[in-house]
Amino acid sequence: MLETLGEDPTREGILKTPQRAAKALQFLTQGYHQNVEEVVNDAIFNEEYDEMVIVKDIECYSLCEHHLLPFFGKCHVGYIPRKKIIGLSKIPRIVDMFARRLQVQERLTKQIAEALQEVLTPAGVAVVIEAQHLCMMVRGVQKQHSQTMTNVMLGEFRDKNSTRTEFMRCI
Ligand SMILES: Nc1nc2c(ncn2[C@@H]2O[C@H](COP(=O)(O)OP(=O)(O)OP(=O)(O)O)[C@@H](O)[C@H]2O)c(=O)[nH]1
Ligand SMILES: [Zn+2]
Repeated sequence: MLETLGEDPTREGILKTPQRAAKALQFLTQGYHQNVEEVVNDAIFNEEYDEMVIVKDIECYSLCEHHLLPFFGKCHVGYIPRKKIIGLSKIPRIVDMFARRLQVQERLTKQIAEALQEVLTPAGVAVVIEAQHLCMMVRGVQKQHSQTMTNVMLGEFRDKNSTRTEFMRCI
């Protein structure tokens, strides 16, 4: 890559850049080597709580699969337990697991929602992501202020307007 850009790969400052860049990319895509079961680590607890649980403003960094440029923003997650709750930290861990792969925002949103649906079988799951894409900011269309919002609503969040509205109001 450095040669193609017209750089001298033997120049002191960039001598170690291939290794650094490889390491950085491996970090940013480490989600490929994780799975939901290991991330959740059995932190599912029986509890008679059936109101909405929301973890919002989870910072989230991913890589767009078209340009390998970051997109980043906030992820908001809600669910309505059905006798089972999840360790709170596991929600951002699930977000990171899917974010640290080559993604499109729509699929990232869906994968997070479906993973929670599968491990918790809750009455509903809602995931909203608001993100800015560097491929739309530093190149291409060059729009610095546009935000992309995606949402996936499952169960009660999909079926009941009032549940969805309550979630949207809270986030
Ligand atoms: N739906 C969706 N599109 C994305 C996402 N990330 C990047 N893209 C878009 O993927 C598209 C790829 O379009 P192409 O025309 O093949 O690539 P390009 O010539 O680099 O496009 P421009 O960005 O318009 O310059 C672009 O419109 C990007 O904005 C994402 O998360 N979701
Ligand atoms: Zn892109």
